[in-house]
Amino acid sequence: MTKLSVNVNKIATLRNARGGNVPNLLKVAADIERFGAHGITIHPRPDERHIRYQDARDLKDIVTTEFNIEGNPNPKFIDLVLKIKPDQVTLVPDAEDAITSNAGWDTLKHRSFLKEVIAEFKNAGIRTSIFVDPDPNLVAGAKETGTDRIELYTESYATGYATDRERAILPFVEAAKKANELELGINAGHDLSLDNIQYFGQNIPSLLEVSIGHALICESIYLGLENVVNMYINKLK
Ligand SMILES: CC(=O)[C@@H](O)[C@H](O)COP(=O)(O)O
Ligand SMILES: NCC(=O)COP(=O)(O)O
Repeated sequence: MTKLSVNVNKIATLRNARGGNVPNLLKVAADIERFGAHGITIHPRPDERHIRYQDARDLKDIVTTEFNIEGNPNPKFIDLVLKIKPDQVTLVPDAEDAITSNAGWDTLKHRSFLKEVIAEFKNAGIRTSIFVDPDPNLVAGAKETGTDRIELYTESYATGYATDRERAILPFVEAAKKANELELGINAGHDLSLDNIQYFGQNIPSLLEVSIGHALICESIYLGLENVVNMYINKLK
């Protein structure tokens, strides 16, 4: 079975909007685990616009399932991850000013850098994953870095799903084939949702884990909205 790791960045976004501690990120993460998720993912960004570095440290004591920290391995991020020692670190080449992650690694161009960083994390006993576009050459490049897994960047699949899902999945099937051949574990994430997740899983049977945040939190708001509106109306009777 594919594991579901819930990305809680959006909970931190909501909390930070008011400057207080509502919603309580640590409680939400613990509840998500209690509801059955197999892991918690965070992606602390350098400007700490959602997850703060302190959140990452605090979550280490709360998360009892799999803790996955994503980010661009700059010195501050490497230091944080080595101190926390999560179960998994996912390396993402995101620019500081990017609204969200928008590309995978060029694993050929950055091979020696990635090799060095991967070795550092693996020596510390942390499983590693590299965020890549669904391209067999880049998957082969990832293998050369010594990483345990890749995370397939699924934005193009999510976008293409609505118009032509057979076409949208094709590069992912090819990339997964290459990863299987090379005995690289496969994770996936970005813009996966209740609409598109099942078809993805059916076509990538060796998928070990998905990390989902944005859609899952939006869907939770929608699916809870009717209930909460009625709870307020009842309180006002
Ligand atoms: C690595 C990745 O795919 C991202 O989806 C990410 O973790 C989400 O980051 P934001 O919540 O900052 O958009
Ligand atoms: N690695 C992807 C992730 O953690 C969540 O991405 P998204 O569901 O917020 O797009």
